[in-house]
Amino acid sequence: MLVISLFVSFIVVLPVIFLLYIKWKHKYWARKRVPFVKPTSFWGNTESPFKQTLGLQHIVKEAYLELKHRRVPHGGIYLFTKPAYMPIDTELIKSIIQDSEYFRSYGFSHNGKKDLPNTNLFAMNGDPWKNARAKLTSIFVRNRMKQLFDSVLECGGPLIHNIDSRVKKGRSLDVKEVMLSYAIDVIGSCALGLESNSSVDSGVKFKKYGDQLTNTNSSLNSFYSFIKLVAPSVGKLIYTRKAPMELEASLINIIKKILNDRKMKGISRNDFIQSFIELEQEARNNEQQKLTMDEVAAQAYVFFVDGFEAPTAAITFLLHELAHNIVIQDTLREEIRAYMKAYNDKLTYDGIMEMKYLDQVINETLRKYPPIPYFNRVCIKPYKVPNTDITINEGTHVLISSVGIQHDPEYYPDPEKFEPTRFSDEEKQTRPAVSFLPFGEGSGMCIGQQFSLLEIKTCISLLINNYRFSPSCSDSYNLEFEPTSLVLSSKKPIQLNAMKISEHITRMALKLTESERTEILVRQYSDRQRTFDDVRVLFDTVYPDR
Ligand code: HEM
Repeated sequence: MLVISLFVSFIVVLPVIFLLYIKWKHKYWARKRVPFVKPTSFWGNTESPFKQTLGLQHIVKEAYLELKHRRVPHGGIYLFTKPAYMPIDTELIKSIIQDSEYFRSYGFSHNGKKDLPNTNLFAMNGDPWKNARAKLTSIFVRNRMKQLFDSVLECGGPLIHNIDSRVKKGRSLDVKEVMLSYAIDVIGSCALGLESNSSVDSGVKFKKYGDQLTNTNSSLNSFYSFIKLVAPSVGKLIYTRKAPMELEASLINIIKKILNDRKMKGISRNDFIQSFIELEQEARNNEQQKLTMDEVAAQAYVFFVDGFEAPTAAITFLLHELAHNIVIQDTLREEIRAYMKAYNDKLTYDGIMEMKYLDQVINETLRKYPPIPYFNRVCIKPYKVPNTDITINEGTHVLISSVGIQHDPEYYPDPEKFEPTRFSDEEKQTRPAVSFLPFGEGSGMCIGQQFSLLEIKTCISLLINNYRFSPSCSDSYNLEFEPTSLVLSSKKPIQLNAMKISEHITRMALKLTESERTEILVRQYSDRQRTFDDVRVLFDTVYPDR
């Protein structure tokens, strides 16, 4: 009897103690007298990892906007029971980003013994991270972007072919799907030195690796990432992979094979693998600690697996906006064509780098839809918040809400409006530098920034020069985002219509009579079911001087 009553009281008391403990944990910021966003449930400010409807990007955005609205310089939120600090004041954001003495990049905890591919920048901490970062940064400097331009441009061939074949069949484009193929080709070509659209390793299509990788971005992985974020010590025990074991092993083997082949045959190519080889040789000559084959393979692997999702997201959202903003699309096309004309009717590296409006359109896309909506730092020694008597403790997690800052009406009035001129030289000067952080900032800043910009600029110039994009009937302007995806992604596929612009038709149309133009229009219209926007696009093509 006694045992039963002890057991019953244990069953009743234990959950109560647990709930009281959670409540106490959720008072952390109140005890520190730091303003905070009220936890909404047992899970703190986050949602249950078993049932996510909004996603962390939404929570981090709303937390920033709420704290900003309350005019406080900083605040706290709870990732389950883990307190996270969020700077709001731009000076404070700047010091946290710059003060590497107090804050360092937050590497996801990883299972050091088992996770070979996780021994990469995202996963490393401390000195190993610093060393690897210095080596890898030099790769991006070495591979001057100009040298990579031809490889990136080459990948445009299969992209145009892919879109053309869909357009011919009268199908709208699932933009993310199409852009993913392109981005996988680009990173495969530039990171691993594979020819675009190529077959490698016993006839297995390389692109399939990428397709499989995106399909493995499962909710289980998202659950694991949640655990690694809220409880790093438990996270260390979890072995997460971006890819199934066989796929990971195949990729690592391919990378090692490429490295060996190159070294043995003395092949040289303009890509990251080449830089890895040079770096290794240089280290050997200087008797420094060289990168091991496993380290090289791990870094090349991470460039590949992490190097295509964010650029795909950026290009997809950009095309979505251009399809809904025809005037912006036309202005951009004019600029692209003007620069092509100035460079012998060619798309050149210098040309795309000089295009100012293109730059503005890309920045506005990265502002409205930051592919990585927030980034992290961790406090490594007690930090007294300037002008307050508050100290951030060692180990505290710091969240920089790029998505919140980039939707702050103080810096970007009417933030949901897509307005590229916000990024004109004059407008930029009216805002603090940290009001735009799509690639992060400071010592942990994105290593692939220049490469991504090259890729996005080349792709958009090619596409806008060749097609007019308009929304399909199923595409709505306001997007909802996938809650479990770490990279910003639309919940519903973005479906656009693309119409090939033939310079030839346009030129011809100028010489046609009114009735001949109308005849072309009617003929093309009756081809297949078209939406009103399709007709408008067609009309603009046939009547360019309208
Ligand atoms: C539009 C495309 C991209 C966006 C918006 C983006 C954004 C970011 C952000 C916000 C961070 C965290 C920065 C910080 O903590 O301050 C980051 C880190 C990183 N990114 Fe990117 N990224 C993009 C493309 C790429 C590509 C193509 C690569 C590789 C080829 C890459 C490799 C990395 C690496 C290795 C890190 C970790 C750096 C470190 O911890 O030292 N990124 N990225």
